[in-house]
Amino acid sequence: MIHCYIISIFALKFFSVLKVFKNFNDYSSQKSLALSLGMFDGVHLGHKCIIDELIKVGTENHLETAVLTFWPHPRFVFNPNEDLKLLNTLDEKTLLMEKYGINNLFLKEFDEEFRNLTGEEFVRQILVEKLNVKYLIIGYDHSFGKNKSGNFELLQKLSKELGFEVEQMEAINIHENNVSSTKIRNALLTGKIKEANEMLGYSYSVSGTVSHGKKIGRTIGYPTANIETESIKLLPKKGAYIVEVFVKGQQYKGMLSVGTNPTVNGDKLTVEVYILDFNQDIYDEKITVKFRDFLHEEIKFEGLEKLIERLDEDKRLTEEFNF
Ligand SMILES: Cc1cc2nc3c(=O)[nH]c(=O)nc-3n(C[C@H](O)[C@H](O)[C@H](O)COP(=O)(O)O)c2cc1C
Ligand SMILES: Nc1ncnc2c1ncn2[C@@H]1O[C@H](COP(=O)(O)OP(=O)(O)O)[C@@H](O)[C@H]1O
Repeated sequence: MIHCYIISIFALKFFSVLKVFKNFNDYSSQKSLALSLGMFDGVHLGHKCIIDELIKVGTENHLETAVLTFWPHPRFVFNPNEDLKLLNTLDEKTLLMEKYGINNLFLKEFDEEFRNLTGEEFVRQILVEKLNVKYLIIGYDHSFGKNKSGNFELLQKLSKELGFEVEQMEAINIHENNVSSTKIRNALLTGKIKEANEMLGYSYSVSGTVSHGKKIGRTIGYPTANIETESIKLLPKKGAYIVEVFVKGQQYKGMLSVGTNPTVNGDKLTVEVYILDFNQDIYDEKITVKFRDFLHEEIKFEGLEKLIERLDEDKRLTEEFNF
């Protein structure tokens, strides 16, 4: 198994142009591929190790790099009613793949025909015949194909006959814990922002357009931009957070609330950010916030005065935060 070093020389980046394919038949290239497959939700440090290894073997063997992932998430196909939330929207995942230097991204729909392929059929018909894969890298626990019939052992067996190389990556550990998308989701759902960010290798973010709220914020000296996020995007646990805010190409300090605003008897879950040292109308603008630290749980204050006192304290802590 290949060991992964968190800080790789490939982290010092060059930018490549990422090509995105929803259909394998749209892909044609003279060059063979170094490819990895999986959900890559979050594109976290474990995923990053696989990507760095792909780029390394791609460069050594004159191969283009590729990630094959599924969109929408196969769990929506198996359990249509499941309320699964993801670490990345499709845009975010695509941007991370581009930033980390992947050349080709395959976004395969998990349709009837595809999900009936056995592991072996998938390797022969898709990876080898359609995509001309010469180097395959998979994660330490990856299995694929109907009934999860494809795994590292099968790949080793087929690699000799079909003429590709295969490698398995070791799990990456932080503080003796395997990094995984599930662990990052759980860290966010319990407000452990720093832990989540450490496993991601970047600060967790949400983006969306600014919508109209109840206009209470401005009356208490804290106007808050309400962010409409994509419904599949996982939101951290209810509460207040220190964030970085990106709006109209500028960066600001911010304090953000995820919650139902119980003090003003709100019912809808909202994501709202007060931007420090800022006074502009930004309705309908696209904004991004990066979570940096947890401030406090959501509280039902006894009136607006108590809420304002707490917001003053949150502001002081945000100003003092070492961004
Ligand atoms: C950092 C931060 C923390 C907040 N914490 C709480 C809270 O714990 N409880 C609460 O009822 N409202 C809290 N709020 C305030 C509500 O979000 C407030 O009702 C809202 O800003 C009014 O927004 P509106 O103008 O969109 O109606 C917080 C706001 C911010 C910016
Ligand atoms: N410092 C600021 N932080 C956030 N929004 C601000 C700020 N200054 C002005 N705004 C504007 O004020 C709006 C929020 O005011 P608010 O009274 O909370 O109304 P709403 O309930 O519609 O969010 C934002 O959408 C933005 O256009």
